[in-house]
Amino acid sequence: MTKTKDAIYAAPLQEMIDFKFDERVVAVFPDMIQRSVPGYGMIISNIGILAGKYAQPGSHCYDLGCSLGAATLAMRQRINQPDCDIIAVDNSPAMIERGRELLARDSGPTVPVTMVCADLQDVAIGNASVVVLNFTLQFIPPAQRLALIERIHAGLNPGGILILSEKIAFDEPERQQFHVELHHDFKRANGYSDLEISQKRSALENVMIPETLACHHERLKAAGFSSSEVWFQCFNFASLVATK
Ligand SMILES: C[S@@+](CC[C@H](N)C(=O)[O-])C[C@H]1O[C@@H](n2cnc3c(N)ncnc32)[C@H](O)[C@@H]1O
Ligand SMILES: O=C(O)C(=O)C[C@]1(C(=O)O)C=C[C@@H](O)C=C1
Repeated sequence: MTKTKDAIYAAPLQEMIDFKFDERVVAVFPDMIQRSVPGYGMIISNIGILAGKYAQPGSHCYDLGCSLGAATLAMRQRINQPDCDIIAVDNSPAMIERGRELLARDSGPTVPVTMVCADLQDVAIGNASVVVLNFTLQFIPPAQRLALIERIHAGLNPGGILILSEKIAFDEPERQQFHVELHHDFKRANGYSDLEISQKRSALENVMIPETLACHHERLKAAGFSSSEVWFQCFNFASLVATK
């Protein structure tokens, strides 16, 4: 698939509008996320590996905030337990429309996938073995995060896992600066200009709220998870696996 290049923040904007997963973003999303999130491709393929290991026969796997379904397609390649299905949820109609087209083109594996356009807060979670929040929790208002993680924990079967990937923050200003500067260098190395980096940063400011790793570990524990482990980190992007 040829990727359309993300130039959404390339020209100076008169007025800064909050970042939205609308048609413009959908059109460039594979390029945007790959050039913005260090290790994105590796995270996606390893979500497949984790799902292959932890999917239980006759259970549901959930991809919450699935965008175009990259994690769903990776899980679909790797799950080889009988009677599993994947429920992929996103509240952006444009994402789901394009995601369904990409899913229809995916040949080979037969794990059934249902792509649902809904707020993930309204989706029941039950008989789950693998739940994925791949860069989604950061867009949920912080006050609602514990209740969501508790609901995911309640919907998981014993031995089930939550894979949680997030942009992270650091309490110590020097560490915060170190990681942010390296992330911006990563974006520059991938062709983004200083203007693009700063305009996107402003657009995300009110809608994407990163937290510290300590905060994620504490919340997972408070929600009842027996363990949480960072399995990936590059600069200020990390992925955890929490086990019920
Ligand atoms: C950074 S993207 C996720 C990337 C995707 N998981 C992947 O691996 O390619 C965040 C996604 O979460 C979705 N989202 C944000 N809040 C949501 C909510 N309350 N319910 C459902 N989807 C939501 C957005 O529409 C967007 O597609
Ligand atoms: O922090 C940034 O600069 C980002 O671009 C991050 C991020 C994310 O983590 O979801 C934000 C929005 C886009 O979906 C792609 C990447």
